[in-house]
Amino acid sequence: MPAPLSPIDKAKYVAARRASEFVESGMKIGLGTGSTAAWLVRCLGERVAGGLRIRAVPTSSRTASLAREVGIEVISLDEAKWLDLTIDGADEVDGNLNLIKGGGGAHLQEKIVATASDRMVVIADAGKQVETLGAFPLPIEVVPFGWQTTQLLVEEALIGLDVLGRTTALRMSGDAPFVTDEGNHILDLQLGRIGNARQLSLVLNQIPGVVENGLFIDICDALVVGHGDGRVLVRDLAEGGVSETRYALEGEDNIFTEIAE
Ligand SMILES: O=C(CO)[C@H](O)[C@H](O)COP(=O)(O)O
Repeated sequence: MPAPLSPIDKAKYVAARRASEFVESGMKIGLGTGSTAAWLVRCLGERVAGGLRIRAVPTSSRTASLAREVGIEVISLDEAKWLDLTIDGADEVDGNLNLIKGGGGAHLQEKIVATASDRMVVIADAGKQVETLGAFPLPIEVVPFGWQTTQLLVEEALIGLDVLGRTTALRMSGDAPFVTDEGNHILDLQLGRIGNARQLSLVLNQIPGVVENGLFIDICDALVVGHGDGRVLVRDLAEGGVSETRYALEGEDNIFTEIAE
């Protein structure tokens, strides 16, 4: 029998399960990276086994492996060119559906894939919702060549901007610098609070050596928030309003079934 899911995993699972219902046969979709996105990939794998026909562009090597494992056809973005829908997790999401992403180090591919989609849907547990972005350290992907100079340039560029802090740390994986799928490093920027996310994103991306930052401004179209009790709230910017779905735990095996909409 599988181990019981923690409340946070239940929240991630139900958000992913609800968002998987947006996927229709014939679609080309983008698959995000992270633990919430992994639930989505598993949910879609179940639907593929039941006959759903989709082609998917993963946003990381991790997601690509999982997608293949569960039977989803994987294609490159160059092959797909444009996608119907991308579903991905987030580290923070504010009231305008602007995001901080990159906790998993995949925000470069995630941003390219989300931007090449008709719609981006974010799936998250309720703890990811914030009033103002910035408590989560902002990931900045930088090329390895001269990364310490890039780090100084980043810290200098923040002087005068509406942020609380400006210290950066090189992300590590054990004793070595973390390396992204594109062969780059990540600087995690401790800001505390971001006053003007659009301005900050533009400033950061102009610095030589910076490849991409984890701010997603005006990219997300809808937010699916899961709760540990099985409730899921969907907020769609195009439709306006919030709709609620509830999933109930069935028996001891932690399989959720939908009970109300
Ligand atoms: O941006 C990401 C990876 O680069 C993830 O979507 C983000 O870190 C959320 O991860 P999780 O679903 O595990 O909480």
